[in-house]
Amino acid sequence: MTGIFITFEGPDGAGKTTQINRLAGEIAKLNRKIVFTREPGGTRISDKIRSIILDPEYAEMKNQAEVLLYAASRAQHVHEKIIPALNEGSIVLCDRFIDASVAYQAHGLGISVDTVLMINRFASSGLIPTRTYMLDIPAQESLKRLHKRAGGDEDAGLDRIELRKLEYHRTVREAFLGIAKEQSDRVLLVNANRGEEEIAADILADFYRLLDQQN
Ligand SMILES: Nc1ncnc2c1ncn2[C@@H]1O[C@H](COP(=O)(O)OP(=O)(O)O)[C@@H](O)[C@H]1O
Ligand SMILES: Cc1cn([C@H]2C[C@H](O)[C@@H](COP(=O)(O)OP(=O)(O)O)O2)c(=O)[nH]c1=O
Repeated sequence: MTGIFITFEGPDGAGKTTQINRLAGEIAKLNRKIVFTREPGGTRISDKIRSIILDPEYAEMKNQAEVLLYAASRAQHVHEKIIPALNEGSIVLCDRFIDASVAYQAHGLGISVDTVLMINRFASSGLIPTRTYMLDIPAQESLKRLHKRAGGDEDAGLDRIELRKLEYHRTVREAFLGIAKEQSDRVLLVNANRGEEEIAADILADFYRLLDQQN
């Protein structure tokens, strides 16, 4: 594989989409092929699964089903889209990957991390990102951003996961911090409770270092 696989992680509303768009804009100047994608989703089948997972209508969804649906969406995405793109030399920017399942499903729902990792290693054939930008922000701040994005209405437009209680989102944030600490070779922890420009500057500086190492 000659491409570079970059993932963005962090709580809902941390600013991942905003920062991916900015980095994509910079990469566009480099004359490199770029693929821009997200989880859950990214392929026809994965998007169908996404619509089931995130629909607040399915409040009865069992934890085991939730883990497996995220992994099923990922399996299709990795094999249909990400691996072929990396094989063609593309830089793949992906909004969320396995770290999200470890944080939201294992830590968030109280499922063993080993079980979630085992299922996801199978789903992704062991694919590991080259670099992960972990956008860190207190749960209360990120949820405020989401409410603002939704137009100020308390729960309007929030998905099944975003609607979970503040305590759940605090656990998820702590889990992300733990992943960043344990896997500091792969994961760059970025303080996302700052202006867009400052965050983007940190990511871009690291990205250019990464490119230098690859060349
Ligand atoms: N650094 C920032 N400071 C304040 N608001 C931000 C910042 N980055 C993004 N936002 C706003 O917060 C909301 C969530 O950002 P978004 O990029 O969609 O986050 P995510 O993809 O992580 O859910 C959007 O309305 C966005 O414009
Ligand atoms: C990829 C993934 C996402 N999620 C959750 C995080 C989000 O709440 C939701 C959808 O992710 P996302 O599309 O990132 O939502 P947004 O851009 O609105 O922040 O799915 C998991 O719980 N596990 C996973 O493995």
